[in-house]
Amino acid sequence: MIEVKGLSKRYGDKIAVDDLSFTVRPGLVTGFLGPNGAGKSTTLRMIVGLDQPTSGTATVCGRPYRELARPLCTAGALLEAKAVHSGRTAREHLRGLAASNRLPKRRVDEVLELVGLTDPARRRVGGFSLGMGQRLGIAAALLGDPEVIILDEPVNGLDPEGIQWVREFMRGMADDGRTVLVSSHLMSEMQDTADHLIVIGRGRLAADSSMADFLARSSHNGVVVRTPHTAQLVSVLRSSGATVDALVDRERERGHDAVEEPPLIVKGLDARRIGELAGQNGLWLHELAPQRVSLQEAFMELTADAVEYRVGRRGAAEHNGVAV
Ligand SMILES: Nc1ncnc2c1ncn2[C@@H]1O[C@H](COP(=O)(O)OP(=O)(O)OP(=O)(O)O)[C@@H](O)[C@H]1O
Repeated sequence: MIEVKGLSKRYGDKIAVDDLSFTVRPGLVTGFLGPNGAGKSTTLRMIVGLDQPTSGTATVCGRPYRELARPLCTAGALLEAKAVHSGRTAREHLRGLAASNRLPKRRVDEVLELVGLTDPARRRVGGFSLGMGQRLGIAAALLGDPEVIILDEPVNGLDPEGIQWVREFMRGMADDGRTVLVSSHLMSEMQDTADHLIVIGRGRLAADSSMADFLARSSHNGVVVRTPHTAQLVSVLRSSGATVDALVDRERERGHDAVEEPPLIVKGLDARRIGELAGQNGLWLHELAPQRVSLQEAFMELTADAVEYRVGRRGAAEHNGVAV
């Protein structure tokens, strides 16, 4: 369990993290999302004691990270690609870490096997690919068999096989009852991996909810309906509280200017209720299709005003002063 309470970090005039509070629970993969410069890395660094908060607290399993008796045995973190002595082998690197944390040598071979680096363990780290380097970073995070795992952009630069491996690794750790907190820019990746989301914008909390609730709240959700009785159905749906609009763009994309049965986008009623209302009123439906919003769309909607810099109309980067 990770608990963050009223956490803030100021660099001079710049507030990187602003009164952030959230809890990361065991047994789930929690995605930590935010636009560039939102304060994700700063927050993660404060959680693992690499940065001192200006105010507020961050605890791991009930204690500040720096006060943990054996930190590596409580929380393992993969933050930015770690500086590893490139002349050392993977095994030497991990043995050094294990020795300085009073962990048994055999644990090094266990974690090398866990991350699939048993074969290249005797090769110098300097010759490792990006993916092997990430696996080595994860192996280091796992040395103390920690309850809490924190990964900052773990799939950055990985190929599809590497991404799949990290995804399965996180799922396995969460299924094992561990606490997994992972930051990522890759929305499609997060949509497939995270159970819960913490979203920040300009250092502040923008959302803390399950993935399902986060997606369900998006205004992009709706049901596409086509009927030969457009006017009657629109009237029935509107009098039941729905908002109904014509999906004109879809038809224009298909090169149709005017259509007999314009597709409608209905919001405020689910597909089941729309079908029932149509049936009760003797109206035929030729299409009834719930739209599945993507995490990318829901995220963009939530953080549209929270990006630090956006490209202005003339192409120049301009500061966006609007907070979430
Ligand atoms: N050491 C520092 N000194 C001054 N400003 C800093 C420092 N570290 C971070 N910042 C600023 O704090 C803000 C938050 O940065 P941070 O790296 O935590 O964001 P992030 O969400 O991890 O961004 P990204 O996704 O781009 O990595 C940014 O405006 C950044 O420029």
